[in-house]
Amino acid sequence: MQTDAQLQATLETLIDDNCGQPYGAVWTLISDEKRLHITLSLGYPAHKEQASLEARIKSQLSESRDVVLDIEHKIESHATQGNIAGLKGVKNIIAVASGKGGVGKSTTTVNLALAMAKEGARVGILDADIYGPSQGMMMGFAEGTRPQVREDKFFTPPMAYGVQVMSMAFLTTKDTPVAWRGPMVTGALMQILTQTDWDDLDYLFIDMPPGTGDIQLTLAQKVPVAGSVIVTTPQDIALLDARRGIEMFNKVKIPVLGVVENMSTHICSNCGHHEAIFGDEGGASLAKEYNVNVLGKLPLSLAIREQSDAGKPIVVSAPESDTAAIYQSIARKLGATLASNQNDQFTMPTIGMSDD
Ligand SMILES: Nc1ncnc2c1ncn2[C@@H]1O[C@H](COP(=O)(O)OP(=O)(O)OP(=O)(O)O)[C@@H](O)[C@H]1O
Repeated sequence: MQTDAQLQATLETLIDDNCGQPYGAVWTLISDEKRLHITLSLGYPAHKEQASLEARIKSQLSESRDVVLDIEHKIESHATQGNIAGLKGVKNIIAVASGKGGVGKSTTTVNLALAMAKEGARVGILDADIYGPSQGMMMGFAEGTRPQVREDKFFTPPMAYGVQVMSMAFLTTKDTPVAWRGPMVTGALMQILTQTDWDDLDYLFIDMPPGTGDIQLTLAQKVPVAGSVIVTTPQDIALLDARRGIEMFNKVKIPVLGVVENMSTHICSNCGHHEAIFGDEGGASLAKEYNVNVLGKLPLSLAIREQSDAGKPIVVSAPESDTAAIYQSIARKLGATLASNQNDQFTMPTIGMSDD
C-alpha cells in the first residue's frame, strides 16, 4: 500500500484539464486501511466534475481501497483593468462580447452563467445588450417583469434558476433604447450596474452590446472587469470582427480568458452526422494568433435555440445532454483560467455604491 505522502506526490503532478497545469499542492488526504478520503481545494467551482475526477484519481493512483473525492472551492476576487475599484457584492465581473451581432453571444452568456451556477458558484447576469436585451426572455421571466426598488434607488435583481438577473429590458419599454445615444446608454448601464443590490456574487456575467464601437469601449474602460470572453462563429467575417473584440480588450488591459466558438458544426437531425459548414479551425487559429484559449465549441443545434427561446436554456432543460456538458466544461475552464491568471498578483478591495 502506498503512503499518503506518495499518493500526495502523484496527485500534485496530475494535470488539471481545465487549465492544462498541474493541480499542485491542493490535496488533503485522510486514509485508513479500507478508505481513502481526498479533498481537493480549488480557486474555481467544479461540482459537476466530481464523479469523473474521482474515477480518474482512482485509476491514476491504482488504489484498491475505496476512494472518495470531495471538491471544495474558494473563489477570490481578481484584479481589474487599471485597478478600477470593484463592485459591492460582486467578486468578479466577466464581460461576454462579440465583434458583431447574431453570433450567439446572449445564448452563450445565459448558458455559461447557468453552467457556472451548477458548478457551485453564486452567479448573476447583467444584460447590457441594450439594443436587443434577451436575457429576460431566455431566463423565462414574464414580459413586464420589474425589479423591486429599495429606498427609491436600489434594484433587487429578480432570480431565475438560482441566478440573479438585471436587464435594461426590466426598466425600459420596447422603444426606449432605440432613441438613446451612446453616452445615455453607457450612463444608464453604469447606473444599473452600481445601483443593483447584487447579493454576494462570485461571478457577474455581462452580456455586452454586440460590436466594438464607442459604447463597448466606454464600458470596457469603466466597468471593473476581471476577464472577458469572446463569442464567435467560425465564418471568416465573424472571426475578423472577433479580432477587433480581442484587440479592444487588449487595449484596455482586460484579460481575454478565451474564445467560445458557436454554431461550430451542424448536427444532422436525421442521422446525427457532424458537419463543419463554416470550416472547423477558425476559432483555434484566432486563439493561437492572440495567445488565448478556445474554451469550447458549440454545435449549431435546434435544441439550443428552441430551449433558449422557450425561457429554459439547455443547461437547465437538458442538463445531462452532450451540449449542456460542453457549457459545463467551458464554465470550469473559464473559472480555472481566471483563477490561474499569472498577471493577477493582487486583488482590489471593493467599495460601497456611490451616492451620486
Ligand atoms: N449554437 C446554436 N445553435 C442554434 N441556434 C443558436 C445557437 N446559438 C444561438 N442560436 C440562436 O441564434 C439566434 C441569435 O442568438 P443570440 O441572440 O444569442 O445572439 P447574439 O450574438 O446575442 O445576438 P445580438 O448580438 O444581435 O443580440 C437566437 O435565435 C439563438 O437562439
